[in-house]
Amino acid sequence: MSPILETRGLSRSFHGLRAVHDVDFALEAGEIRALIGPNGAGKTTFVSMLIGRLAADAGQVIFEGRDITALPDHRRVALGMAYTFQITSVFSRLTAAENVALAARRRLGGDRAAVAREVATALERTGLAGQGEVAAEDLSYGHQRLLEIAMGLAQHPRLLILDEPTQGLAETEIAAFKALVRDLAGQTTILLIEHNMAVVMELAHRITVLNFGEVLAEGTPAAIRADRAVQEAYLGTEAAHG
Ligand SMILES: Nc1ncnc2c1ncn2[C@@H]1O[C@H](COP(=O)(O)OP(=O)(O)OP(=O)(O)O)[C@@H](O)[C@H]1O
Repeated sequence: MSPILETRGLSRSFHGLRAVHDVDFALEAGEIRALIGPNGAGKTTFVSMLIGRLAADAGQVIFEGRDITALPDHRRVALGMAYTFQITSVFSRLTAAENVALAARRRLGGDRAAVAREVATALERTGLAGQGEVAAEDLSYGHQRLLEIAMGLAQHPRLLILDEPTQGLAETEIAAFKALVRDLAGQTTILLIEHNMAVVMELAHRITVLNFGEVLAEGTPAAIRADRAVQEAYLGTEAAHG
């Protein structure tokens, strides 16, 4: 099976600091992959190059066999990459349903019935069915983050990139998020950038560990947990105790 997303030799420096260096990465369709690493490891820089928010100094990004390295972010979204929580901007005065409808219209255009169906489905899947008429700014923080996922889902992405999705969520909301990701698995490929190790270990099929801008290790949660180099990289950090 060919990967849905691949990087070859992807690199980016800032004033001589190698934030991401020569990263080869491959994501299989349908998998849930976690990208982890200590603070400053290069996760944000790497993902920013995947989604086209940041230009690479060297290397390639390949999505479904196509070299997208030079494409702007909106073209990548149109190809089927959805990145929460930065591409999908929530309009705080609009209701949850109106926000999801905006995202759905990007894919469905003016077909009102199809947009309404899509809105209902996305709100239902994210557990927000009862909040559709609530202004986004009046939703709890956790529900606002779920709304961003609902907006991502409404675009029917083939690759959903979730950046720190559980940050700031309450335990019950994290449980709901885990159920949602499990429900999505198999239908869409998920790349999860996450600091919460319990969430990573529970959800990911495979984990890629970045450290000092390079891939330190890659493997199943059990293999990563047992990996000496990973343990050392995390030693003394919060994640080591997660
Ligand atoms: N725009 C920038 N200008 C200068 N240095 C940067 C910039 N963006 C990132 N860096 C540096 O690149 C390195 C990697 O940062 P990055 O934010 O990608 O790491 P990260 O793994 O996402 O960290 P965190 O978990 O703290 O979000 C860090 O040393 C950071 O200071």
